[in-house]
Amino acid sequence: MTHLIDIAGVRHAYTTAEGPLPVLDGLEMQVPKGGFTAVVGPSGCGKSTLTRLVAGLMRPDEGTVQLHGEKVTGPRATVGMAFQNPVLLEWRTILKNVMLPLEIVSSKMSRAAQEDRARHLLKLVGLEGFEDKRPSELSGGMRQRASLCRSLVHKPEVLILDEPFGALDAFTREDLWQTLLDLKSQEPFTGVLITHDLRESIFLADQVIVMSARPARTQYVMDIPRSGPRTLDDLYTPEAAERLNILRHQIEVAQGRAPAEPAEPRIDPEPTERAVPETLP
Ligand SMILES: Nc1ncnc2c1ncn2[C@@H]1O[C@H](COP(=O)(O)OP(=O)(O)OP(=O)(O)O)[C@@H](O)[C@H]1O
Repeated sequence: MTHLIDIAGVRHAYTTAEGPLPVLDGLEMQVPKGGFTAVVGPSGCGKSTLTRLVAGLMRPDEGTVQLHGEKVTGPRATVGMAFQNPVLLEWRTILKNVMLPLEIVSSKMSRAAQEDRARHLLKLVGLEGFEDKRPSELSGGMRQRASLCRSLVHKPEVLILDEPFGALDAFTREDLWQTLLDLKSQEPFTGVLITHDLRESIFLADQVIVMSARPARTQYVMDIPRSGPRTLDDLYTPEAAERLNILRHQIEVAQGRAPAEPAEPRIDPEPTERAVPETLP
């Protein structure tokens, strides 16, 4: 099977004043077209470095990073990125911020078509009516919605999301998970999500990759088959608890805090009812 993103045997070290700093040491990752892969791992293991390699912002010392079977040698317009802190330009309206990539990438669309496209995306994420506002007039969650529109406006094939929801409160974050899945069903893309939130990883992704500590290799891969649209209730099933338990264990292994044996199931297969005292003390 040909994968849209294919990372094989990647090794990379940064050059620092103290000498080479090995960051990646045997990274493997395959994402099929339309797939959504989440990458988790200990802090500083090289997750953002991985995104820079996929985006073509740097090349690995060894191994290959391929898109559609072609070696990535530089940045491509077909790759979009969204980050934790959306940098929206205050002197532009929300609509004009979303249209920005179309102005940068030599777009064949007419100005009117560009505007229609931006308005369509803003409507999809619930920002209809906010097109003429300035970024500072929006909440953090709304700014992140606008930023998602901006990263998708030029219809990239691959969307890289580097902790996009990390700075948001829990409720806003869960809202945005749903928004992102809705967007993906309307605007198909192949996604790579960097996150520290294991619940987020199993809710959004169909594959979760756990990276080991730096210098990182691919330590563990979990497939999460999709059967129909996901809802937040899916996170409260015994199956989800088991998945989270396994991933948590893998992170502990990566951090050197647990041996590499399989995680003991921590969920009770037949939950006992909690005794409720008949009379309160
Ligand atoms: N340009 C650079 N030059 C030198 N060292 C770097 C550079 N970029 C990152 N590093 C180092 O490489 C390691 C991996 O960094 P990276 O940002 O890829 O990790 P991360 O897993 O995304 O981190 P976090 O989880 O904390 O966001 C870190 O030790 C970091 O200090």
